[in-house]
Amino acid sequence: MPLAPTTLQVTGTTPAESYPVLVGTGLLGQLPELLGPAVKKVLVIHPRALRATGDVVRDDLAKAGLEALTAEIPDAEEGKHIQVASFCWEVLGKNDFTRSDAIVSVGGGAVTDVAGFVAATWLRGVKVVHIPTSLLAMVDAAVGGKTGINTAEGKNLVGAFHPPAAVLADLDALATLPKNELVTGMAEIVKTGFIADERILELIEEDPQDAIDPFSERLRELIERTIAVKADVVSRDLKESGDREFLNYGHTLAHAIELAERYQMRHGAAVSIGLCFAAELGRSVGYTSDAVADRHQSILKSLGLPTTYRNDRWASLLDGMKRDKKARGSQLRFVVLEDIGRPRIYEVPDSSLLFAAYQEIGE
Ligand SMILES: NC(=O)c1ccc[n+]([C@@H]2O[C@H](COP(=O)([O-])OP(=O)(O)OC[C@H]3O[C@@H](n4cnc5c(N)ncnc54)[C@H](O)[C@@H]3O)[C@@H](O)[C@H]2O)c1
Ligand SMILES: O=C(O)C(=O)C[C@@H](O)[C@H](O)[C@H](O)COP(=O)(O)O
Ligand SMILES: [Zn+2]
Repeated sequence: MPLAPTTLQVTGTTPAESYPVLVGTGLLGQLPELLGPAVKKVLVIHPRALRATGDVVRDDLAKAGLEALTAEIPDAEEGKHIQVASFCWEVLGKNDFTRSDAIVSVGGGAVTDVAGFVAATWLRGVKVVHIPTSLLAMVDAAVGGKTGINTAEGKNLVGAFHPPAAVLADLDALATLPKNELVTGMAEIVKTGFIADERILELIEEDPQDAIDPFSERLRELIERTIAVKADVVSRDLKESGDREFLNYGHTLAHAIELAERYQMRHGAAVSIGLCFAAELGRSVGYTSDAVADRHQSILKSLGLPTTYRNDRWASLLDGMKRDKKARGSQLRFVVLEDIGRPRIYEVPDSSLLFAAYQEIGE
C-alpha cells in the first residue's frame, strides 16, 4: 500500500525556479503529469545498476503516450565526466530533442548532477525531473538546482544552476540501496542537523540503527526534515550569494579528499570527515564549543561514518581546497558553527590554522 506522499515546495523568485519535491512510496506513476502536457519526448538517464528502474520509467512514459528512450551511463563519479555529458548530447541530437522535450534522471547524486547538467546545457536549457534513488540524492543532490561534472582539477568545477521541474523521492528505491550508501547519505542529513535543525541530531542520537533502517518512520522524518531545510534555503538563495553557502558545511576539505582519493571515496564519507575538520577549525578559533565539536564525532561514529583521515596528504589537500567555490582569490572561506543552527563564514587568516585542524583529525 503506497503511503500518502508529502509535498515540500521550493518557491523561487520565478515559476521556473519553483517546484514540488514529492516524498512517499509508489510515486513513479505521477511522472507524466509532473512533466506536463507540452512534453512529447523524454530521455531517461540512468546508470547500469538502475537499468530495471530506468526501463520501468521509460515504459510508463510510453504507456502515457510519450516518446521515451533511455541512456545508460557509467556508475557513480565516473558518470560525472564531460565524455558522459557529450554522449548524452549525442543521443539528444540524434533523436531531435527540442526545447519542449525533457530529461528524467534516475539514480544517485552523480546521476542527478550530470543529467541536470545535460538538461542545463542542451539547447541552453530543457526541462528536467529528478527521480533520486539514493538517500543522499533524495535529501540533497536532487533538490536545489546545482548541477555539474568533475574535471581533472577537482570536484564539480563545471556546472550550472538549473532547477528541476519536480523531484520524485520514491522511498521504495531505498529497499535495494546497499547499506554503505544509506550510511554515507546520512552525512548530509547530519550536516543539515548541525547547520539548521537540532531535532535531526536528536532523532539520530535516540536510535542510530533505526535512523538507517530504510523502512523506518524515523528515516522518513529525517528525510523530510532535511529536504525542508534545503528547500527553504534554495528558495531564498538559488545562486549561492548568501545563506546557501551554509549547505556547504564540511565540503571544503571533503571535495579535496575526493580528488585526492581519485573519486573512489563516496561523497558522504568525505563530507563526514570534512564536518569533523570544520568542527575542529571552529573549536580552535573559538567559535564552536567543545560540546558541539565533540557531538560531530560521536553522532557520525554512531552511524558508522569516518571521522579521521590519513595524516600524510596535507600539501595536496590544501592545494585542492584552493579551488573551493567559496574561496575568493587567495582567501579561503570556511563554514563554521557558532552553535547548532548558527553557521557563519570564517575567513581563514593563515593556513597554519587549517593544518592544526587537520592534525586533530589525523589518523
Ligand atoms: N547537486 C547537489 O546539490 C549535490 C548535493 C549533494 C551531493 N551531490 C553529488 O552527489 C554525488 C553523491 O551521490 P550519491 O551518494 O547518491 O552517490 P552515487 O550517485 O555515486 O550513488 C552511489 C551508488 O549507489 C548506487 N545506487 C543508487 N541508488 C540505488 C538504488 N536505489 N539501489 C541500488 N543501488 C543504487 C549507484 O549506482 C552508485 O553505485 C556526488 O557526486 C556529489 O557531489 C550533489
Ligand atoms: O546545495 C548546495 O549548495 C550544497 O552545497 C550541497 C552540497 O551537499 C553538495 O555536495 C554540493 O554539490 C556542493 O556544491 P559545490 O558548489 O561545493 O560544488
Ligand atoms: Zn554534499
